[in-house]
Amino acid sequence: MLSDGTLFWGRGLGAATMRVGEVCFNTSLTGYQEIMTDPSYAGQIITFTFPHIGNVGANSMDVETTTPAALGLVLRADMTEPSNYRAERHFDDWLKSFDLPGISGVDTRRLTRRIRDGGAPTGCLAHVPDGTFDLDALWRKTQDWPGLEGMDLAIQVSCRQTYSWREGTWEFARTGVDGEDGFEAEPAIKRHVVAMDFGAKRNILRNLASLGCKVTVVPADTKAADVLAHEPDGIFLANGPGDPAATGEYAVPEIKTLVESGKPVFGICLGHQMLALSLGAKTEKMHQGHRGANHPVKDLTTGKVEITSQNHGFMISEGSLPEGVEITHRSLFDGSIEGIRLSGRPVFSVQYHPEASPGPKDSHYLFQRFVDFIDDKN
Ligand SMILES: NC(=O)CC[C@H](N)C(=O)O
Repeated sequence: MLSDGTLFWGRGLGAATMRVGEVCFNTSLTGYQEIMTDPSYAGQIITFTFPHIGNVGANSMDVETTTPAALGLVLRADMTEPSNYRAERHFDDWLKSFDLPGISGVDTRRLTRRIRDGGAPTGCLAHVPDGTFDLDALWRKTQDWPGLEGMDLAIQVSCRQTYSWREGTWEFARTGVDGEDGFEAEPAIKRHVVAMDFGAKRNILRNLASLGCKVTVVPADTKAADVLAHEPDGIFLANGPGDPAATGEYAVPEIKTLVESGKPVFGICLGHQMLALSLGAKTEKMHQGHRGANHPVKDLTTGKVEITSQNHGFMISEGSLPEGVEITHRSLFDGSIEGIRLSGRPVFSVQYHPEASPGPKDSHYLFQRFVDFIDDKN
């Protein structure tokens, strides 16, 4: 049930429960498990435009966090039995184990067009096995949900305690060797990065680790002084859910101090938006957002186009960046700002996801750029 009263009937799957949140769509063809476990989806029900979801089952490796923050999912086709050598369980069981409801048999093209034309609506996803729906009650729930604007969700998905991350990236060639799972176990340490966890995807931490960084992950509300007390060589600002302006209230002043410390700073997605806020820019809610694994972005500094993985519903407002901040990347879909850099300083960020998971690896060079900034410095 959408907030305007539109109903989409289908067959319930996953947990028999109900969730209210923003209904968005993701156009990725692969990687549904990584998408469902990306903490940036807190508060959202995900419509998959790709019709066959669940067909490769679920495993214990393709997860971006331990407990998914997404609210549920909307699918076109009914789930089939898993068919993949890496499948450890049925995706439906996996959804049930996290109390996540879903619906299949939905005309996802119609729903996607509705989101594209009208913006991402509030929706209520109800899986009621005996089919007795109180439609008025569902509709009222959509009216009572306040919307993502002004919502700070990062604090809910952030780690509660500081921890150290050492696992590197996954490679097929490493699987099955002496029972190995394919992850680079403990890459050599050459640098120390402190990552502010607003809802970090694990593959970001893995990419940093594989480039020789010991990563100390700290909670979202960590003070700048406490970040600096770890004596980092570089500071990373993670992705995360919710409205950057709301999250920024406590984190932005700290990020400002971190930028002033002169250390290299790299931000991804929510981290990018909050870096911009700390530099004096503004952010705003997008009409439908960018979610998928085929978004073309132009690197304005090289002229190169990269195909990127994206998941965001807010963006930096055009014209709000102060003097001294360069726009380095733009979306070739809508021209929106996709990357910034503080002129002449090792401080930069991107709106998209260079760690992919899922998606193309065109943008992995950004992790190398961060490490190069760190090495020049030291
Ligand atoms: N992936 C992210 O970090 C998302 C950032 C922010 N929550 C947005 O929707 O724009």
